[in-house]
Amino acid sequence: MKLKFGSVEENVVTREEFPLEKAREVLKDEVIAVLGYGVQGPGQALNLKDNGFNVIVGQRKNSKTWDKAVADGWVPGETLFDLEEACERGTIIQFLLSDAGQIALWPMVKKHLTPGKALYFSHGFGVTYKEKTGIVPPADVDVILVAPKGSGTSLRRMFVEGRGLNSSYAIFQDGTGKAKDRVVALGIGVGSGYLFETDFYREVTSDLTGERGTLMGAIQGIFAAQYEVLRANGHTPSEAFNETVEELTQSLMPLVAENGMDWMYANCSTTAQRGALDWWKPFRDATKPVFEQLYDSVKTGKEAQKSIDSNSKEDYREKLEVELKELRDSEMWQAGAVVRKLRPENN
Ligand SMILES: NC(=O)c1ccc[n+]([C@@H]2O[C@H](COP(=O)([O-])OP(=O)(O)OC[C@H]3O[C@@H](n4cnc5c(N)ncnc54)[C@H](O)[C@@H]3O)[C@@H](O)[C@H]2O)c1
Ligand SMILES: CC(C)(O)[C@@H](O)C(=O)O
Ligand SMILES: [Mg+2]
Ligand SMILES: [Mg+2]
Repeated sequence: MKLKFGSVEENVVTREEFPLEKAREVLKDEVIAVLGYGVQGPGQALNLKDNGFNVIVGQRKNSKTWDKAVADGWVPGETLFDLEEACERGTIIQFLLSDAGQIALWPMVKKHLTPGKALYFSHGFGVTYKEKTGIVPPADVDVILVAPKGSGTSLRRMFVEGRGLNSSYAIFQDGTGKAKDRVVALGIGVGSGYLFETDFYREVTSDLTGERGTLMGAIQGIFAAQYEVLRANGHTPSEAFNETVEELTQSLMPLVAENGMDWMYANCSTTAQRGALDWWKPFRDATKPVFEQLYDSVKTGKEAQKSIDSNSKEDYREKLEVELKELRDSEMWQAGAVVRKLRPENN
């Protein structure tokens, strides 16, 4: 259906128009092969299975994630295979290896993309940056995308709670004439609530910006800046953490999620509202040039290149872990670990 977002009309697919029964009918003869069992792999594969689809998992043997797949109930030789055998068996191949891993495995996957199959992504990355990835699918397969707008962990948790995470969807290539039905059915099958229409380029550029920006990069940056100023002015770690992070996640963000920013503001004191209304624009103006720099770095492909270069290295996991540990060991997040234990519900 068409829905207005402000004054702009967009296409959105709802579960009412495309119920699960219809999705099952569309995909009844398909074997959905989910390649990769990192973060999205488990969320999408388990939701598809619980929704009654015919799904198998492909994962490197002798890896931690192979063992995780077994622990999650996938049976070697029946529903769990090495990557190549899963590609052979699948009629829909869900390419959920890391974006860098997809480059390495592409020649093998391509070999098994026989006419009529579908190649499914959860990111516009591989196809959009084809000069860097070499991912150019054959013309007689469908090339489709369902990108859950959130972590695979949340996708699974919300599904189990009977909720749904919204996703965007796109068709890059309709090789069979069935791409639209296939992509929407898969979107419903993996547990999406609503499906927002996009294209591969817009998905990858907005997604790379969002995660580097307010969703992950900017938020940590702004937390660190405020925490450091409070500490430099003699506030204790717990006080600085509470005023920077804990109150935001526990009290105020749920109000924003429920009913918007003005609603959250309206539930704070007039003193707080006065200050927040005065200060949000200087913060916007100070950070906007950084966001412009970021978008430019996405648009020119620099961000994609950096991610390919670092995540294609043999030891990329170890290196990421070192950087995550640095965050975890910082005073702010050490204070956070203690504060989390003091949440009344954790006692
Ligand atoms: N993480 C998320 O929640 C999330 C959200 C939306 C979209 N996406 C997209 O979904 C896709 C999968 O992301 P992810 O975060 O689940 O991936 P991930 O980083 O967790 O990796 C998935 C799997 O890829 C395998 N892998 C990596 N390199 C490999 C190689 N060279 N050979 C064989 N296997 C290899 C790993 O073993 C792992 O099981 C990506 O396109 C990503 O952008 C992810
Ligand atoms: C979960 C995110 C940040 O939305 C996703 O885009 C990712 O790359 O993991
Ligand atoms: Mg992303
Ligand atoms: Mg994202």
